[in-house]
Order: sequence, then C-alpha cells, then structure tokens
Amino acid sequence: MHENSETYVAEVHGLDKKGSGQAVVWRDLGEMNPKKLKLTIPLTLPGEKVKVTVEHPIRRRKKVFPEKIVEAHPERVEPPCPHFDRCGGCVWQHWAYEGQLNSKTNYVKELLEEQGFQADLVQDTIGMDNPWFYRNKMEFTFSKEGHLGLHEQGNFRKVISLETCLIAGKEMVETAMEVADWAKEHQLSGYDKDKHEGLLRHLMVRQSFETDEIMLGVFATEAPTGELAHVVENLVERVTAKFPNVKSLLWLENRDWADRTQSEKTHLLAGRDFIYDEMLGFRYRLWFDTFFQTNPVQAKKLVELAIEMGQPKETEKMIDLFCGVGTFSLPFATRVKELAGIEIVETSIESAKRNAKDNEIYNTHFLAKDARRGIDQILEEFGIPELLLLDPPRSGAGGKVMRRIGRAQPERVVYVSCNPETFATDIKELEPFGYQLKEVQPVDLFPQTVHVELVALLTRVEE
Ligand SMILES: C[S@@+](CC[C@H](N)C(=O)[O-])C[C@H]1O[C@@H](n2cnc3c(N)ncnc32)[C@H](O)[C@@H]1O
Repeated sequence: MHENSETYVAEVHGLDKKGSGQAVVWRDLGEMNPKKLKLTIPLTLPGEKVKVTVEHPIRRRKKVFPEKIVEAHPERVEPPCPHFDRCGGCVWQHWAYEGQLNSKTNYVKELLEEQGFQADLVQDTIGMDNPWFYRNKMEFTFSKEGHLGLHEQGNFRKVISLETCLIAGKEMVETAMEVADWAKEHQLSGYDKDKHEGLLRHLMVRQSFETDEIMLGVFATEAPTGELAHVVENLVERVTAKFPNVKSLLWLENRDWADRTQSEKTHLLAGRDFIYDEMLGFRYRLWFDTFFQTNPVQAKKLVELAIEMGQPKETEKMIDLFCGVGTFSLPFATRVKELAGIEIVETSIESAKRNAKDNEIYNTHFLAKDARRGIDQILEEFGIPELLLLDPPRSGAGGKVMRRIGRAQPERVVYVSCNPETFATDIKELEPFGYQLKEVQPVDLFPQTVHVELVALLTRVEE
C-alpha cells in the first residue's frame, strides 16, 4: 500500500441516483478504532466485490473508480463503446439490458411504495428491441484545443474526443465527425471555459428518423463573417456535398459565460432554420431550441399508451399541461371535442399552433404561460375538462398545480413523467381529492442510462 493511499476490496450494496455503486469500508487506523468510509464507485453493479485504491486526503465519502472486479454481477457484460469508462453519456453499458430494465421497474416501485402506493400497480418497464443508436438529438462539446467530443463523467471541464457514439443515430455521428475534421483542418480554437476565450463551443445535431432531415448547429463566440467567412464557406460546401439531407445548417453566436447551447444571433448558413419530423403520422417543425422527445421509437409508445390509458372521447374536453410543441396534444386533439394546452416556452407554443395548422387540426387552444399561473386561466376560460394530461419537466408539476387539478375534478388524469421521484410526490397531492392510482407503465426512453420515463392513469373515485 502506498503511503498516500489505501487499497480495499469493497462490496457494492446498492446504486445511487446517478447509477454509481455505493459501498462502505472500514479503515483500520491501528488503534482498535476502525473508521467508516463511504465510497461511490462508478461502473459497478449491486453485490459486486471490487478492488479500489483511495487516495489521501480521505473524507467521509470518496469517489473512486474500480481497479479490478473481484466478484462480478451475473448480469455484467462487456461495454461495447470504447469511450464508456470515461464518457458521461452512458453509465450502464456494463449491465445486460434485461438487468437495466428490471432495475428501472424496481426503482419506480420503491418510490411509489415510499409514498404509500401499491407497488403491484407498476408494470414491467417496456424496453427497446435495439437499445442502441436511438437518440435523435446530441450536443457535442469542443475542447479548448478544438477537438469535438463529449464531457467526461463528472467533469464538465474535460472533453473526450469523439470517435463514435453508440446511442446517437449513426448518420448524426458521421455529420458531427465531418464538422470535427473541418475544425481540425482549419486549426480552429475551442472555447476555454476558464479564460472565456476561443471560437467553437458546441455542436448540436438533430435528425428526424422519419424524414431523415438533419439539422447542424455550430455554437461559436464570433460571427461567421470577416476572416471567418471563407472558413465557414468551406464548412457549408463539404457538409452539403456529403450530406444532402442536412436541411438546416446554422451558426449560432453565443458569447454568454453560461455553458449552454443558446444563441444571441442565429445565422442561417444553408437550408431553412427548422427541420421536419413526424410522429404517428403528424408532422412537426423543429427549430434548434425546440424540445422534442429524443427517443422517437419509445416516444411513440408513450403517446400510444397515454391514449390507451386516457381513453379520449369525441364528446369530451381535454387539457394538456406542459404541452411543448404538441407531441401529445395533436394525436389527442383528433380524438376529443376540444383541447387546450399550456407551455411556458413561447416559441414552443408558436410551434404547437403551427403544427396544429400544418396537420389541419382546428380544435386546439394553446397558451404560453407558466402552468402554475396558466392553469387557473385555462380552467376559467376553457372550462373543466373530463381528461387532463400532464408531462412536466424533471422538477415535476409541484403541489400548487396538483392541488388545482384536484379541485378542478377532471374524471381522468394521465401523468407522463421523466422523473419517478417527483411523480410519486405529485400524485400523492391528488389523493385527498378522491383520485386513485390505477396503472403505472414505465417505458425505457434512455437505454444504457439510469433515466426512466413512465405513463400513469389516475381516476376520480365516485362517492
Ligand atoms: C418533458 S417536456 C414535455 C413536452 C411535451 N409534452 C412533449 O412531449 O414534447 C416538459 C415541458 O414543460 C415545459 N415547462 C417547463 N416548466 C414549465 C412551467 N412552469 N409551466 C409550463 N411549462 C413548463 C418545458 O418547456 C417543456 O416543453
């Protein structure tokens, strides 16, 4: 053992929310006084025994990577991606897909049980036939040296150069590599987050798997003019020649210190400023900042499940809270008398309106407002719906919105969630208003990661 480090064989007793192994070891300090040391060990699985070396200084909890798997989980598999042990994109490639799915189901069950719901309402998680190459949108980062890649696990300052990505659509990675080669050939600098200097920041790639159209967005700190003009021209030439399905090529100026893919000024380099996507026969326009479900194969199942659970009827009114660009609104609108949607992002509401029109749907009303305030307005102006669907962000809908739903007394509530933890606390709020949880169906939208999505039905129990 090195003087400044200690080596242990630790047994992983469980996983944290990020999917990392948790273990406890006892430090023998030689005075009959062993000290408890909690370890977070990424890339391990429950029950595994792993060799780890802990460097000084040692605090109450330490994050260490496994040096050797001494006793492996029976479902451990060889991760296929060469970037797996460093990249922050996937954390569970070393777990057989069945194991990932069971773990997600059990996680949802545990959270519901904690809130006093019956765990057997939770169905087995619906997985993918092919849990790879499923993402239709990726955001890659340029390192300060100008290499394009993905963030290292737990370290947003380090970027791993991109060779492949097994969860993104294959053509998306090819187009990203073309941009990476272009940056390298022209020796363009990447953005240095500490010094706030350098040109290239991020590359966003999104592709519709239905229409095949691709959007590429280069986020940079300067305008594509002056000395940069001929360099950018070369980007346009090579991308459009090699990938004719790139229907939108954008240059997005972003000088903000915040490390986000936002634009102060958008320059259209080629094509249009949006691409077309389709889901369940409905057509959507997607701009660079439009939220759209990132796993279209599974998102389709989510919408179908929501329809199956919600049982929309031609005679009924419906509200879609947190409606985005109308992914749920449009298919539901064709099945109900009238639908009202609320969403906080104005451009998404503009898009939802346009999408409704493009699809010749004329019974929708969309309101751009914070759901916490908009819900009162919509209930007053639109009336009480028989069916209410909500699909909030990870932070959940919150008590205020849930209690307002409870007081409004719609017959059926369909809750679509990307965070079972906030889902469980949100639906607890509906209980005093006479709602019963009927069914919970987890769906795996993010294979190889810890995330799980679900659709659930609650109905009002008649007294
Ligand atoms: C998980 S997405 C669902 C969007 C849509 N249902 C879909 O499937 O495309 C959550 C949406 O809630 C919106 N949102 C976030 N906070 C909100 C708030 N306080 N009020 C209304 N909408 C909000 C986001 O902009 C986002 O479009």
